[in-house]
Amino acid sequence: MQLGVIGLGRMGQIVVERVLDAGHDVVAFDLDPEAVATAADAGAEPADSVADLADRLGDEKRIWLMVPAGEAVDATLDDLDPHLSDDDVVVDGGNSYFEDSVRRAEACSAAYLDCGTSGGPAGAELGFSLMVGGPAWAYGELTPVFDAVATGPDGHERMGPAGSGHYVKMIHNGVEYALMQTYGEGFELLHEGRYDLDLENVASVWNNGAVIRSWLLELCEEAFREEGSDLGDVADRIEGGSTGTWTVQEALEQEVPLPLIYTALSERFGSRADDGRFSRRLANRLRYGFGRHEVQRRD
Ligand SMILES: NC(=O)C1=CN([C@@H]2O[C@H](COP(=O)(O)OP(=O)(O)OC[C@H]3O[C@@H](n4cnc5c(N)ncnc54)[C@H](O)[C@@H]3O)[C@@H](O)[C@H]2O)C=CC1
Ligand SMILES: O=C(CO)[C@H](O)[C@H](O)COP(=O)(O)O
Repeated sequence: MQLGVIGLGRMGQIVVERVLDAGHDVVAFDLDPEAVATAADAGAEPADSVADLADRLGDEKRIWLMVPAGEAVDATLDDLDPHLSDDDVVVDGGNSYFEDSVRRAEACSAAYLDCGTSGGPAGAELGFSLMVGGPAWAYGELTPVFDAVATGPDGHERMGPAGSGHYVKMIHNGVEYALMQTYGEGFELLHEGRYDLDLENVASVWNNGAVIRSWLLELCEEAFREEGSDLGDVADRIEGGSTGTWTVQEALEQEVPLPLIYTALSERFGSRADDGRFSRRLANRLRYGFGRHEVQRRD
């Protein structure tokens, strides 16, 4: 099979390499010529524009988008659409909002698959977990590519119609936020608590047979090994947040309670206050107001 890949960053290069390793051909494009050169070094045929990539693919085009969610996906689809017909298949493997994917599937001249991708850069060796939405025939057509990009045939599934792949990935990320939050809370108590603990050792022993072992916990162990038990100069600030926000918005719309995921998202927003949390500063001052407790002042 021949696959066009557009977007050759951390994730797109892995798609290129795994598809090449499985014996398929790849045509690759990115706005960044250096990224195209890297893909070409791995064995892909370089393209210098979306139109050039489409020309090089010939009939029955199979194209994987791995660009940032949002405008980059729409811009790429605008450029691609004149070159597409209904026997072509486009996969969006990024973290797109599921309602955008439903809209794009309706507008696209090709069959459109929304594919939630989990596993991060570690997927280069392990392969990814892929959650795919869209027409069954298109999923069937792309199965050799999904087999290559995923951990194997068990690493991908068709979730349902358009939007369902990105819907499942959105909620996966909400779970990811909450898991990070709960590991964070446990390790914070261990760090602040009554014993002087080596947190790498704690994470290591938990990862060996404990109920709460997981890949995220292995990444906690790695973080303590590389940064120290006090996390050294790692800042108290968490970026990202789009998929978690969408998860909470969807929960509100469906009236499903998600207190843990909401709290984790809220902690992220709270971490970004440059000048300390206003609500905490006000609580500090109010304790003086009602109880004449000493106000803690900034240095
Ligand atoms: N990094 C991660 O762990 C994961 C990322 N994702 C999703 O995969 C997608 C890609 O993520 P990364 O590879 O991490 O991002 P990245 O920032 O490493 O790479 C994005 C690439 O897209 C290129 N690009 C941007 N706009 C373009 C356009 N209009 N046409 C062609 N190329 C364009 C950039 O030059 C860059 O090379 C995002 O939607 C992200 O949310 C999904 C799962 C995990
Ligand atoms: O999808 C992912 C992992 O599963 C990406 O790493 C994503 O960027 C994580 O979300 P956020 O940036 O909001 O932390």
